[in-house]
Amino acid sequence: MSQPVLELKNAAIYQRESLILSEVDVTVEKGEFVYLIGKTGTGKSSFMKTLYGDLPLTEGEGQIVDYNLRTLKEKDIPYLRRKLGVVFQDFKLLTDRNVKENLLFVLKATGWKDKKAIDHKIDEVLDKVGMKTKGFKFPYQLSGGEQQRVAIARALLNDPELILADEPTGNLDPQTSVEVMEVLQEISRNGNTILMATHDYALLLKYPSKTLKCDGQRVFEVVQKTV
Ligand SMILES: Nc1ncnc2c1ncn2[C@@H]1O[C@H](COP(=O)(O)OP(=O)(O)OP(=O)(O)O)[C@@H](O)[C@H]1O
Repeated sequence: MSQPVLELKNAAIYQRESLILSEVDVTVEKGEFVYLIGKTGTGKSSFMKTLYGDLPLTEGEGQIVDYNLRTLKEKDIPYLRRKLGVVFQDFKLLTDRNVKENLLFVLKATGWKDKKAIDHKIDEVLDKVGMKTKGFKFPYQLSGGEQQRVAIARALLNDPELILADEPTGNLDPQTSVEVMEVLQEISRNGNTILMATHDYALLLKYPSKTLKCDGQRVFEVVQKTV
């Protein structure tokens, strides 16, 4: 039987004492591309934050890439995040260093030492997002779409078992959003598992896939119309 990379059972998502989502039952299997949609303020970001350990799971069950979210300790969080690739709306690149140095920073922080392996890995992930020739650029020299590609490359560095992308196209124009989405689709075709929060319905129509919706403090799977 396949082991899901993410499984929540009867989980509740809180922001401090405020209940945001309840009775959440969600399963993501290896290799799936899953959207998380919902109007602004319905809890998409809170849901994602719970998955990468930024908010505690205090009710229900939650299993993500071999970690139990209910028993997750502060010291486990960096290790959980190594198994996840997290991509944010605002890219979160370090502005004082170039693209390669941004990637190097993450590799060093996660224990990589071998110079040859490091160079090879950086080339590999930049190639995957079509940014191999731009390693020496600083973030401010890149367009929003290019910065997001670098952020995706960064998420790929430690071969994540699950990529969590929270509104990755939220700061991009429609054309650039499609370009970034093409990169995510390609990564998905190569076998990566991706959970992407978005409110961009145009992307959903263009790239249909399993879709979860946050609404009325619940999360449920929606069936996309085929016409
Ligand atoms: N740090 C916080 N402390 C308390 N409440 C918060 C915090 N962050 C968000 N909330 C509340 O949690 C609810 C869900 O917000 P969340 O950001 O998860 O929604 P969202 O669907 O991601 O919205 P958006 O699309 O605008 O990012 C909102 O009512 C919001 O006001």
